[in-house]
Amino acid sequence: MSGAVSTPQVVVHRDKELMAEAAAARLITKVVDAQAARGAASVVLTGGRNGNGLLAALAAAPARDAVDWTRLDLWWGDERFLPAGDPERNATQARAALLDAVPVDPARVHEMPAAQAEFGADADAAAAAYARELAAAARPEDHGPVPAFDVLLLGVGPDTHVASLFPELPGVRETERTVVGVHGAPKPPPTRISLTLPAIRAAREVWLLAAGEDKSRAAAMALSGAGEIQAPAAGAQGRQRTLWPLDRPAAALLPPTLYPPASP
Ligand SMILES: O=C(O)[C@H](O)[C@@H](O)[C@H](O)[C@H](O)COP(=O)(O)O
Repeated sequence: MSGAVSTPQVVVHRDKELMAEAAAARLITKVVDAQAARGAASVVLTGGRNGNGLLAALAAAPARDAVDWTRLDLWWGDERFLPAGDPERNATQARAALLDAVPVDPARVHEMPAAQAEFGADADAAAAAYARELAAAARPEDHGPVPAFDVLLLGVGPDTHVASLFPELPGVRETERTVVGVHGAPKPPPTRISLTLPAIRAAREVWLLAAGEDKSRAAAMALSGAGEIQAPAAGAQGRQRTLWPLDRPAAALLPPTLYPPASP
């Protein structure tokens, strides 16, 4: 898969709470507009503190129910390959942060397969099954093996990883498959399932959430032209928009003239 990608846009917020609230409000608007235009919307969720922070802010947002939750397809960008219901699974945390509080259609909540279930301990087989599920959901107008996600959310690791694509490891080098099993991940747990960069780049919009001083080097590296193998976040770009909602500490190493703070 290939296609146009968009130049990253950075928005700097005073702190991580305001970043999460602003990103949640932005997501509500994006989903409402997509549902008005196309009758449905699709969003890819991510794990981690910033991803779950956005979901929690969304759950508390006054305009939350402007979204028609019954017409929203939810996918995951990655998952820790653990048994269903494990508290460390991204899906478990997303349900606790938001999904249990809104009337989503269970048939439209597409969790990545769990370990010790249909695929046993075989993360590669589980990844291939998720790729098939994505392909089955892709429509002709999506022109590819995954749906044209409206918004694909990502957290950013201090090492610039996104989803479960880590610098120099095989997953970030994948150019054909849309979903891969990940083994020996530096961030525990070691076995994961992840969308690949080609699948991420099929999204209309990719939002990379990063808050905290420990993300400042990763943001500066990814936004200053580093290669995607060394800095996977640099390869996470949307077809129409690539957005980096940051808080001030995470933006500390970016040239202030290019990225003035959005909020005082
Ligand atoms: O499974 C995971 O751990 C996430 O999908 C991972 O990609 C996360 O988004 C980043 O590691 C950032 O995590 P924080 O937001 O907690 O720093």
